[in-house]
Amino acid sequence: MKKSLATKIHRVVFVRHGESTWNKENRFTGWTDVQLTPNGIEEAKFAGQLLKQNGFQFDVAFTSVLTRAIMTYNNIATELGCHYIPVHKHWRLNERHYGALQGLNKAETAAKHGEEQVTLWRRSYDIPPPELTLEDERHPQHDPRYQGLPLDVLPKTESLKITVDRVLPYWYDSICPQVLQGKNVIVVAHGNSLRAIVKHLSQMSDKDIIKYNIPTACPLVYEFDETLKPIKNYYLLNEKELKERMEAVANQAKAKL
Ligand SMILES: O=C(O)[C@@H](CO)OP(=O)(O)O
Repeated sequence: MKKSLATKIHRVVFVRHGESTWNKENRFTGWTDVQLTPNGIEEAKFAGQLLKQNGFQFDVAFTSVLTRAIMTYNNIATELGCHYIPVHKHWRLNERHYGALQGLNKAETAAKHGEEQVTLWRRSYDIPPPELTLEDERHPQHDPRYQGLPLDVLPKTESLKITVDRVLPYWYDSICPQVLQGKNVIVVAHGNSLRAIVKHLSQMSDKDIIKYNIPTACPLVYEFDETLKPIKNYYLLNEKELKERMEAVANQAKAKL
């Protein structure tokens, strides 16, 4: 039989949640379950409109178990009219756990410990921020949504490397099979859990990932061949705006004295 020249292209859309209350207050957030701001809700709606204008439709959605990602997806789904599709929520898509930094203001932390140290905590590949103790109320064992998980998978802190290690099993075991079945997939997650996936998919070096920032609520489209090899990726946003929004994320931890 003659092999068709037309290869099937799979697309997955990744979206970081819209602006959260702690993004606005410039605080390290991690697994803290904060809400979207009114601006964040508008950003999410706009992401949905962009997807609609560009002809995207979805068969299945994946989010973390954190409210800001779920609410971002809900607003996108409203714009697309796709609330009927299945939504899978999983802790493995959660934001990178920021350990004892969770709750602290990024600029104040930079003023106290130096920008260099904070950049290491925020963006180095394998240096985790200081750990939480088990007794600390910010430890995930005190949150009912993680009650079904053994203590040894619950993070006290995470580097991006540790985040890659916990996100990828979910990517391969739960998301990839849906993509390979030809489903149109949207994943709504977080700045660093998406950096983890992007680093892996785009084979970015440990050095290059340091400078890579993902802006809130900008749909990022990955195209794959039929073997799920990434072919190309692009944001549904013009270059200038994208650059400005990526730089704004990078600059969040400049010390303001
Ligand atoms: O605080 C966080 O959890 C993340 C995302 O908002 O911040 P950063 O960009 O500093 O890694």
